Amino acid sequence: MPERGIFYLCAMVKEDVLALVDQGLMLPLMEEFYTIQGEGFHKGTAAYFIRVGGCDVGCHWCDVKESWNAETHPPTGIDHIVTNAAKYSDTIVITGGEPLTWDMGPLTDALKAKNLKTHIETSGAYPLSGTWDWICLSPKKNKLPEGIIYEKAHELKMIVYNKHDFIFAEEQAAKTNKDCILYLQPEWSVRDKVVPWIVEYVMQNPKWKVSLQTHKYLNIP
Ligand SMILES: C[S@@+](CC[C@H](N)C(=O)[O-])C[C@H]1O[C@@H](n2cnc3c(N)ncnc32)[C@H](O)[C@@H]1O
Ligand SMILES: Nc1nc2[nH]cc(C(=O)O)c2c(=O)[nH]1
Ligand code: SF4
Ligand SMILES: [Mg+2]
Repeated sequence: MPERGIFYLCAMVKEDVLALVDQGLMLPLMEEFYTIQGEGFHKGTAAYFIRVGGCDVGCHWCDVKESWNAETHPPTGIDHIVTNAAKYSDTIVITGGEPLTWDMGPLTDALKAKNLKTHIETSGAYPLSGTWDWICLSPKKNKLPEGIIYEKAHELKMIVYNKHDFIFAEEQAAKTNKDCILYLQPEWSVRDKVVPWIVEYVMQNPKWKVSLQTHKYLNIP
């Protein structure tokens, strides 16, 4: 029966796609855009962003909750992602969602093969995979980072939503390497309240720097 044949074909294709996602050869792609890095050390620098779907960390203030369900984002071959990204910039920021949900090895190998710089925005909730020129670690209380990412992170970007977040920020900073650059970034919805706290804290504790989501002030992606 032809219907039966099509059913088996679809089932096989879906399994194959899941296997490729499992190997990091395909990734659920939510969006990609050329913009200015708005946050942290590289703020103000043009970069191509690749937003990979899938995150189960569950930050209640997350500004990209549409990314969470990986099934709503089409599995996309990494060759396609890389060929496109290379047209725009020599610096590629991989974000999400939580990119370390997936094996970042194949994607970053393919980006490096084209001499592109690889940057990641991650909560560190899952083991570090991939080869990175820049790691921005932004730990979350719900699902703490584990392992070598504290040694590898170039910047630590702690989000401040309430006063306890300063204590959490210090706990996380104590786990990082000595060269890691430390940032406090206001949670966007409460920025008017927390910015004065952050300013005062940074003046009292100058090992920290302020990071703002400057792209939101510039009205760019
Ligand atoms: C959307 S997350 C994706 C990458 C990864 N899941 C993570 O949390 O690092 C990108 C960056 O935005 C920050 N972020 C998310 N929602 C925010 C908000 N409402 N205000 C300020 N920063 C936020 C995160 O802490 C992270 O540094
Ligand atoms: N311009 C711009 N800069 C960013 N830096 C980190 C972002 C992210 O969502 O990971 C982001 C973003 O979404 N847009
Ligand atoms: S870890 Fe990142 S993507 Fe996931 S909920 Fe938190 S801020 Fe959003
Ligand atoms: Mg963002």
